[in-house]
Amino acid sequence: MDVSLSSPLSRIPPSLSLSRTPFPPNSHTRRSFSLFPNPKLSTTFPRKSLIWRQNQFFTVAAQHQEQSDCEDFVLEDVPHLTNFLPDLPSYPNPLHRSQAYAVVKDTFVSHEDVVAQKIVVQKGSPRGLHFRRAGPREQVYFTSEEVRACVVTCGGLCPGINTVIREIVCGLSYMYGVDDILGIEGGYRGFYSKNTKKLTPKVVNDIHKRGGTFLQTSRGGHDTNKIVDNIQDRGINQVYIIGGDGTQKGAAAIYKVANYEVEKRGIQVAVAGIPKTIDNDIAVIDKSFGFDTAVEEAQRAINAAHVEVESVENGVGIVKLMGRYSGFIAMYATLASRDVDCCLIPESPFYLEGKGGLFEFIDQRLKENGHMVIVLAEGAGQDYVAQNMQAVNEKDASGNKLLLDVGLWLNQKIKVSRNICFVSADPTYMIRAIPSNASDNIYCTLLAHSAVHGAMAGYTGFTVGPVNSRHAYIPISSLVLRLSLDIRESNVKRRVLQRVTQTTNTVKLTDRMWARLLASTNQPSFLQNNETMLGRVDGDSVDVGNKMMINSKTNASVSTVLSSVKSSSYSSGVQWFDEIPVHFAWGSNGWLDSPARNSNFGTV
Ligand SMILES: Nc1ncnc2c1ncn2[C@@H]1O[C@H](COP(=O)(O)OP(=O)(O)O)[C@@H](O)[C@H]1O
Ligand SMILES: O=P(O)(O)OC[C@H]1O[C@](O)(COP(=O)(O)O)[C@@H](O)[C@@H]1O
Repeated sequence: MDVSLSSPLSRIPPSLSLSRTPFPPNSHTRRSFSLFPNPKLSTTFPRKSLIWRQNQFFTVAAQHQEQSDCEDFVLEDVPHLTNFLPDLPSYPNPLHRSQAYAVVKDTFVSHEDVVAQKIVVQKGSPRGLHFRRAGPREQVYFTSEEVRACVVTCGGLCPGINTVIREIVCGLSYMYGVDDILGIEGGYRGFYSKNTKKLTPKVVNDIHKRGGTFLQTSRGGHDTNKIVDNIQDRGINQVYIIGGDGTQKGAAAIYKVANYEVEKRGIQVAVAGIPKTIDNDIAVIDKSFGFDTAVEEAQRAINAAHVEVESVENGVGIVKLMGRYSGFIAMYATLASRDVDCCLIPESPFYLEGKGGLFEFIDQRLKENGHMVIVLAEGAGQDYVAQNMQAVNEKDASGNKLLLDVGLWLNQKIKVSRNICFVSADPTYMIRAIPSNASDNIYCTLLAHSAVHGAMAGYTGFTVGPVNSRHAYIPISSLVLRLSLDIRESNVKRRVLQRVTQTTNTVKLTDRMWARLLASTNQPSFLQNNETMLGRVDGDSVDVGNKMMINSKTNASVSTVLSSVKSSSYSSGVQWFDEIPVHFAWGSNGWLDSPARNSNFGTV
């Protein structure tokens, strides 16, 4: 079946749906800094210095010499294909003519819409980091006929992968009239070791009802050059990559080779990442898809364990859940269930013997209630287990450390010298192999649509996800250039920031959610004034992004750009450092373009 004929867009005459009216190249980089042209805001935040991190290469943080009473606003922007191909033409978005969006008031997201990373602020707080709001743009950089898209899924399973695949295919087809979509089978290695699968709305119609991934997945096998060669050979110009932190690192590598080396390679390819992990350990975004489904499914296992242990004398149940480095599933399943007496997660070290230890607590609970349920994240107590078991330092094909079986170990430890009836449940794989629930299905649809809109709008090297519940485009990696306070010192510090994969999202013991859990189960915190442990907890809670002071030598080329920027009244564009494009923009009127707040210290 010719899908384009059945899509609403097919009814649009081609000349109207995607005319070849060129949009000024790079126009998005020429916009002035009127991100918030609200006069009230301009008076409230006078003389604010501006930080503009644009594209993958986070631009420079610079401070006005006169201290403003309110700190900087930072936009960490995503790369755009016109950074690499400045003459790329653009076209009116076919959604202009879509029946679905016919009566929508704001079909298109304004170039000036941003999403704040920090939503709870105080009067006088810094404006902080922002990301571009996701959604359709007025102009697109691909015609429907020229798009050749591909979808790949990598890493472990997670409920909802099939829904994301389905919605990418249907979104591209129904919203943008694209009918050339390839499925890459078996993860990254599928790019070069397997044939592709043609994806149409008909082919993917029912896949969201099934768990797993319709395209199959794998670990390891990431050979960036081979993958990019394959993308090039197949004429693929939009790559949708669904996977966890390892996958996103792989996506960053593909994007880098495909786009940085565009002059060598000459490829116009938009790389979009859709974050997937059942562990919910991806930084920046609110929550990963499938997580809610997993927590819901974990309830069944907890409930079964509870029924078993309360039906016998001295019943102890252990339910092991997934969570390699992050205990979110265990924490949320515990909070949701109320049948759990103790939750052990990787972030909270525990001990067995002595005052405040696990054994003391078990004995106390058994005395009080006659039974108990322990929920255990698979990564909990790994150091402890390693001391007691023959530790084999094995890794999986992706280089992830294989975990020791903490459930088995704890089971044996508790049994010693206790007359108990033991129930052990290991639903780890069951909870990730099921189809996604209703709310995850809707979430997956939004993610897929955001990715499609972003790629069609010419963004690349980005990950999609909700930040404070609004969907945003987050750069997968950025080159961070950081200036000293005095620009004349040309003291540039820099490093590559993997925005999405630099840090792992973990349960912060210093946040109130963990305290809620402790209050709910009334279990020991295992901290017991242990200074080392407290130090570790404090350290863990520090935002790694704030710790980025890099010792590198002055970079003359960067200071040259800064000087030239500084001397103009308004400037923006791209400069290349070490073959890496850095976007800059600077207005002599400074923040909000207000003459009253003339800042002669620009930011690139
Ligand atoms: N640092 C990296 N650079 C490039 N590819 C990577 C990197 N880490 C992992 N990958 C690739 O990403 C894929 C999935 O990674 P994995 O860690 O298994 O799962 P997840 O993406 O869910 O964390 C694998 O094919 C792996 O080879
Ligand atoms: O047995 P596998 O497939 O390697 O998966 C085990 C791991 O996968 C996870 O579900 C996380 O996988 P991803 O990082 O790939 O999403 C962990 O919780 C678990 O340790």
